[in-house]
Formats: sequence, structure tokens, C-alpha cells
Amino acid sequence: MSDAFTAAEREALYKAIFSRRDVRGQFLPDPVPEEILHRILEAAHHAPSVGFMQPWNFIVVTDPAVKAAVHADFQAANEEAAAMFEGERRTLYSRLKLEGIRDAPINLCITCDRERSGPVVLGRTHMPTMDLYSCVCAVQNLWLAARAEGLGVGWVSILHEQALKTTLGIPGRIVPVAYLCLGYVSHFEAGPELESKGWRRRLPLESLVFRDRWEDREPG
Ligand SMILES: Cc1cc2c(cc1C)N(C[C@H](O)[C@H](O)[C@H](O)COP(=O)(O)O)c1[nH]c(=O)[nH]c(=O)c1N2
Repeated sequence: MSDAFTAAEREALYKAIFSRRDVRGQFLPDPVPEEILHRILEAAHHAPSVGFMQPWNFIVVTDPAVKAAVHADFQAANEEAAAMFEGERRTLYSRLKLEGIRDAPINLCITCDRERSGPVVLGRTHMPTMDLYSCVCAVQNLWLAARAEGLGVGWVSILHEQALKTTLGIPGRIVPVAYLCLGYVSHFEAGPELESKGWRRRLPLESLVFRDRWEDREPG
């Protein structure tokens, strides 16, 4: 058997990549079957990790009371965030829907245990944040697998780290990397909502690619 993907397999992978969206407002209340949740968590668990550290944990939140508490944390942080923008930009910011915490049937916090495999980790010695980046790889695996399952995912980072830790009872050494809203959706948008709502456009790829060395030019 060849190690290469067939054309259809390749297409399916790119379809997941290009049609994955950050979902905030399109969640349906339909329950997510346990075996599907398990499949996407397995996908996350098969992410690469520095020194094969596998520093992640997955806190699956379904209790409406816990979701409501996280939503209150979001609201407090979001008011602070809105105040950082001026004039029209603030008005636009305030109109954006930036979370689906209470609408999504499942919320999922992906955390990083920075001490999982002892103090010396193969590959992390000179770049200590690599364990955190490994957890982000797990997030992306889950996000793409969810898309292939027809499930939407939305990442909510408008939260104070300590407030989230307190609300979820996360111990001191553990870092919450991603708070995700997860569930079936009415539809997937064709492109990023921040683009369709006029917040920011996708930069042209060519403007971001350098050859051999850093080039001193602005993207876009
Ligand atoms: C680390 C990180 C953190 C956040 C996000 C993403 C990532 C990678 N995004 C989603 C972000 O806005 C979105 O990915 C981009 O706008 C591109 O859109 P698509 O993901 O392609 O739909 C996001 N979106 C949102 O509405 N509220 C949020 O708090 C965050 N936080």
C-alpha cells in the first residue's frame, strides 16, 4: 500500500482545512454522541508534542451552571476588551458575537501540564514554551476532526486566565490553553466572520512568504 493519500483523501483533508470555521452563533442544542466526542478527543490526543510529552488534559463541560459561570467570566473580560477600542471600532466590536458558551451543548477546556514529564523535556530545554505549542496542535487536530464530523468549534479567549482556573477548579501548575465551544451547527459560514463583518481581511499569502532570510516589508 502506498503511503500517499488518494486524490479523494487529499481533497477531504483540504476540505476540512478550508471549510473549518470559528463558530459562535450557529450552535444547535442537539446532543453530540459520546462516540463522536471520543473520536475527536482521540484526534486531539494524536497531536504531535515536544518530547512526546502529551501535556494536555481535556475538561468536558456540560453542566449549565458551570457554563453560566464561564459566561459571566467572559462578560466581565469582554467589557474590558470593548473599552480598548475607540469610536466606530468599539461600536463594531460590541456588535460581534464572540462566544457560544451557553448555546453549545459541550464546552471543552484543553489544558497544559507543564510538569508532565519531569523538569527536563527532550526538545523543550531551549524553547520552554514548546509544551504550550504542543497543546495548540491538539486544539487544531480536534478542530479539524470536528469539522469532518460536521461539528462546529469556537475558541473563546476573552477570559482572564485566573478567573477560568478558579471557575473550573484548575490547579496552579496547569495552564488553560483553549476554551472551546462545541456542537452541531445550523450552517458553516463560507469565510471568517471577522472578515464578513468588516473587522479584518485575510492577508495575501505572497505578502507573508520570505525566502532564505527575514525581509523588511509589511504584509498586505
Ligand atoms: C488562539 C485563538 C483565540 C481565539 C480565536 C482563534 C484563535 C486561534 N478566535 C477565532 C478567530 O477569530 C478566527 O479563527 C479567525 O477570525 C478566522 O476565522 P475562522 O477560524 O477561519 O472562521 C476567537 N473568536 C472569537 O469570536 N472569540 C475569541 O475569543 C477568539 N479567540
